[in-house]
Amino acid sequence: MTQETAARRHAPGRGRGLPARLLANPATALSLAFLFLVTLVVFGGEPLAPRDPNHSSLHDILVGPGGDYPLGTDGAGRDVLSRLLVATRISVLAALLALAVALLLGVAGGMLAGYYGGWFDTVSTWLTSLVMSLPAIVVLLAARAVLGPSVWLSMAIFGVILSPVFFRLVYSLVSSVREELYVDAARVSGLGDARILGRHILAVVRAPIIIQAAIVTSTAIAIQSGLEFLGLGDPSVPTWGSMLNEGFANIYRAPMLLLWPAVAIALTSVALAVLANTLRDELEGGARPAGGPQTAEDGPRETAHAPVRHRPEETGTGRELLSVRGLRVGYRTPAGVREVVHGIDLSVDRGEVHGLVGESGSGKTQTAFAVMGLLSRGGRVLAGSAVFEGNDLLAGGEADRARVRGRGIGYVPQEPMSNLDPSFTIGSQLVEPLRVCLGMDRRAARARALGLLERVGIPDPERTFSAYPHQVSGGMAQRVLIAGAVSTEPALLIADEPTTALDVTVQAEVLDLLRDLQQDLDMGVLLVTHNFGVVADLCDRVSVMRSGHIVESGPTREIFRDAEHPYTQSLLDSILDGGSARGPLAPTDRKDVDR
Ligand SMILES: Nc1ncnc2c1ncn2[C@@H]1O[C@H](COP(=O)(O)OP(=O)(O)OP(=O)(O)O)[C@@H](O)[C@H]1O
Repeated sequence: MTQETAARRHAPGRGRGLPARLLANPATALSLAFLFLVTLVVFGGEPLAPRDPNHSSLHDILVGPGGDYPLGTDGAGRDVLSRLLVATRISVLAALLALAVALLLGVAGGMLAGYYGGWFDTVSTWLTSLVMSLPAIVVLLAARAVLGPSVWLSMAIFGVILSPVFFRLVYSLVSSVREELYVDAARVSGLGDARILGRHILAVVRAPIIIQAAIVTSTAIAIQSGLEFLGLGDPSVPTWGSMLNEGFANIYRAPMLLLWPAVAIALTSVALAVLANTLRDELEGGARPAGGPQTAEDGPRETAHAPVRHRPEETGTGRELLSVRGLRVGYRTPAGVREVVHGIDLSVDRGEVHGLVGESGSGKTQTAFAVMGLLSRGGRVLAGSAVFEGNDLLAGGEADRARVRGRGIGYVPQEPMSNLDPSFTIGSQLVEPLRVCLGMDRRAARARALGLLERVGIPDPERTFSAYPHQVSGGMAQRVLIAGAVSTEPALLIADEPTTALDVTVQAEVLDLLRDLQQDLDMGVLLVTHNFGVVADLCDRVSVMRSGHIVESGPTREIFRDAEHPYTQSLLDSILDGGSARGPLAPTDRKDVDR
């Protein structure tokens, strides 16, 4: 079975609504059917009870199932079926009461504290910590001693004890969403807080709340049954727990008494757990926005036509360094494997800059990460090879790739600031790889790091060496990362949008630096970018990527002169329409730029 077939098989119900997708899973369908039955009993079961659940008949004590009593009678001569029907109603409604209290306090508190912050945040976080520090069982026992054995009261109190579960969940989600630009945009557009909370924020927290609700309900059922089983409930109110208690008292004489409530509790808890699990997969992992990236089973959106190749016989400088063939990358999702790179070919030669250009989401970064063995969790190479200096990096193990990273292949990331550890000085972050990769002693590594800082145009290398990342500008941080990437003189440098996070003047400086270093060290460079202007500035060859495919590749000049694929033409049009290209750079004082 091919991986794609496997992906299809594991993708039931793709493209259908949530209810259809839930029903497509047999375990979830069974759970839903059982919960539906429980709901029917909760809301319509009591009138069906053949007798009064509390009516005792001294003549019919511990009668076995059958005849007048389909499920038999208990030790007090009460009809077990009638008690089970009423107990189902009471146990489930009491658990739902706990859920309602927990939701009300937790969700409302979490939303308000997360959204408004300030004193509300301080007070509610303090209260939540207080409630969490209380041992639930001790509180419930104390409440029973003071307030009496009411299942409703104990479940309402248990709801308060459970509310921090929702509070923490909602609080952390809302705190992270509050700063999002679209929330600011909603504020700016004049929407009131209530509307923003209801429309933008609730939408984010809805799915986790639904999932948590199923888990909390089953916890409430378990705790309530435990308390009643211990005889702490009201003996006049039939519940699953009190029936368990009764069954346990007669376990040798009528073992079936224990079976009915035990089955009811177990099946309801399992059904809720299965439902929560599937809901989590569907709501948190499986949702795919319309027009979002395709999945393996969707088939490539960009038709699998052979890419337009300009002068395929010409291989850059003729000294092939990296050769990627048929690379396919996919991410595991609950709905199957989602393929994001669909079998691409690419090569980089020693001494050339090869641009990998395309719009956001086209698969450029995943291609680069796959070569370096840095795919995120859930991502894997589905097929293909990446031969670097004669070794297939994808065929070898992680240890082989780790050996090549840093030594044979250097990497310059997109976000300079987030790629430097704020806890260490820049110097120590440069020295460490030199000592580990090249086995240098501390003095030699320090001297080399200082030399590299000077080489990449840092005005005061000593000062920058002892500075922490937050003490330098974005442009300087990127120079530092470039210095680190070339410090081991790698044969191949992979630069992923190295100038995106920088302002325009610094961008030009960094690109010039990359070109200089590439020529000095005779490196091959794979430059990932969405900007054809950068390609024009720097690249010898270019591959144009769209929706996980390479649609056109060839020497940069040729592509600029004679692009054939409509997508390449549209990318070119977008830069050529934008105005004239910049003139040659005037020699600038780098100190001014970076300061
Ligand atoms: N961790 C992940 N899990 C699932 N899908 C992912 C993950 N990371 C990336 N993808 C998907 O892979 C596809 C290609 O992403 P990639 O990062 O390679 O795009 P890109 O061309 O580099 O664009 P950008 O410049 O915006 O990063 C996207 O559709 C993205 O949603």
